[in-house]
Amino acid sequence: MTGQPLLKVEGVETYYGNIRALAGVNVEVNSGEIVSLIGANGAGKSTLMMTICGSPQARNGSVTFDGRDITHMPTHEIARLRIAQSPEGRRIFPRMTVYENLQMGASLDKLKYFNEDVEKIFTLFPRLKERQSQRGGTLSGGEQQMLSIGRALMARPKLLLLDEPSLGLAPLIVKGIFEAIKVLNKSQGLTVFLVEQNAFAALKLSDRAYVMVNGRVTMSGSGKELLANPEVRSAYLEGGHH
Ligand SMILES: Nc1ncnc2c1ncn2[C@@H]1O[C@H](COP(=O)(O)OP(=O)(O)OP(=O)(O)O)[C@@H](O)[C@H]1O
Repeated sequence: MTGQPLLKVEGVETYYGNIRALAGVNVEVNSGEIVSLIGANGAGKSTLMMTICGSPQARNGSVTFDGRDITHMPTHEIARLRIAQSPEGRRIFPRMTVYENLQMGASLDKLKYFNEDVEKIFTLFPRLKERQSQRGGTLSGGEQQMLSIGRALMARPKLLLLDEPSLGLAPLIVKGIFEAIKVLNKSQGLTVFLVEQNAFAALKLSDRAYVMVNGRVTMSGSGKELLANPEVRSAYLEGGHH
């Protein structure tokens, strides 16, 4: 598969009933990259992430992962290809402990790596180790985000999808989480596709990025290029917290 992107989204249109949320989206993520998708509220970012995971499915266009057409594959089969997601709102299990939440993320065929993988996550996020017996619902927002990412990592993903990891978190916490993502990418070569409203943090972290407006990609470039782009600056960066 050399030369092929790990993830290729081509001409994707996704509908909610009669409402077209994605109007022909093209996005590529190469192996080893951190790529982000930025855009305002309601632009369609979460819909793209969910379409990649197979629910809702694209009505037109295609999604290819690792050379396979996954456009019409059921969600559990897509997950088995090792696409893992930390969804919007984190969706941890609030009544389960941190440790149990991590157990839920481990896929059955990876159980022999369980202890090793949990230790890696505890090294990445020491706060989770300290709180491993605490219920998920009692964690702070930042810790819940760490847990959501940790749970996704338990599946040993080839592609990690992150939907708004910075949502509602203080800048310092966001910085810590984004640094952890960078460490994963650098040390393990983990490929990351990130959806963010916090354009500044996302662009700084990313190798490449796409800008989405009303269900379409309107701009793309390296993180650096987009950070310097006047249109991006006035629409997404000015008045932001940086
Ligand atoms: N379940 C749904 N039913 C109907 N319309 C929906 C549904 N989910 C999203 N939409 C609509 O699809 C469009 C794209 O929404 P989406 O959540 O993908 O945007 P977003 O860029 O992720 O925004 P946000 O950052 O607010 O989550 C919006 O117009 C939204 O109202």
